[in-house]
Amino acid sequence: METISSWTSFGGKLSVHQHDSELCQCPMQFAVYTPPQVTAGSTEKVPVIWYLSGLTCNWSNVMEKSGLQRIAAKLGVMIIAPDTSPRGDDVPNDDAYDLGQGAGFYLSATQEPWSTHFHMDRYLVEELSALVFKEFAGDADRQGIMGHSMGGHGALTLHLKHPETFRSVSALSPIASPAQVPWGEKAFTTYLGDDRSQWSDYDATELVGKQPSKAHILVDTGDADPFLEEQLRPALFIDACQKAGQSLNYRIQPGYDHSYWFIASVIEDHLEHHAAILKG
Ligand SMILES: N[C@@H](CCC(=O)N[C@@H](CS)C(=O)NCC(=O)O)C(=O)O
Repeated sequence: METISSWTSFGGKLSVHQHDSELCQCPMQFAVYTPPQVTAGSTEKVPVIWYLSGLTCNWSNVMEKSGLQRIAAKLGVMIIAPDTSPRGDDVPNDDAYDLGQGAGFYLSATQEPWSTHFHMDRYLVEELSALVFKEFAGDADRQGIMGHSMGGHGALTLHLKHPETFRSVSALSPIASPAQVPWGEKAFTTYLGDDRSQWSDYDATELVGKQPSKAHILVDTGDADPFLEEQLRPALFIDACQKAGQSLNYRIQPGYDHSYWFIASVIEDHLEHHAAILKG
């Protein structure tokens, strides 16, 4: 692992790293915010919150625009911000912003040419986790996961599939059911193929119906989000949670859109939601 940048922030450290990923078959970058509670020589480990970003993003969006360092420092939690896909000249791409690089959808592609590199779910859970817990003072027994839009959906699915690993979960403006909206239908057809039976393992609304978790899920979405009706469709997830008995607090926030101005406005509630569970 190579450290590309490191800055002191709110008494802690924001650092950016690169490593060669076996699963994604390319160099991958990620950022870590280490809170000030981790001091040199200390053996104390802190809870970890994974933040999965949305379409077109990399580690930088949340670290530069959400203001989460101040809150993570106050709560004493570590934040890991991975990239949203494999990247590089050797990695397949598409001219559209919602496919290819920057649009990995936190799944393992089965279709050529994507299947060589696009394994973001396994990359996070197997490869990046192992690296992060070897190199940083995060506590592997106290992990939460959250994200925005495509990443909010990714957080929901990874929590539902690994509830013992990601004990707390929340989402900002998540896609509720990719299998039923244009962003997801395009990505799933491309990465997983035409057979829709192969999609259900990657759809949060279908997953929660089959395997609800014991966690309390927090979700915030703005009612002025331009993607609300066509791409996010909160009601699909809310209904599925109700039917499955999944504990959920889904807040529709008046006046907010899909941007980081919204995320910055509610992220404190989200980090506090995770910290209360992970530090409880
Ligand atoms: N308007 C964007 C759509 C993509 C988008 O809104 N991306 C969201 C995540 S789904 C985002 O966070 N963008 C980066 C940012 O606002 O910093 C485009 O056409 O490129």
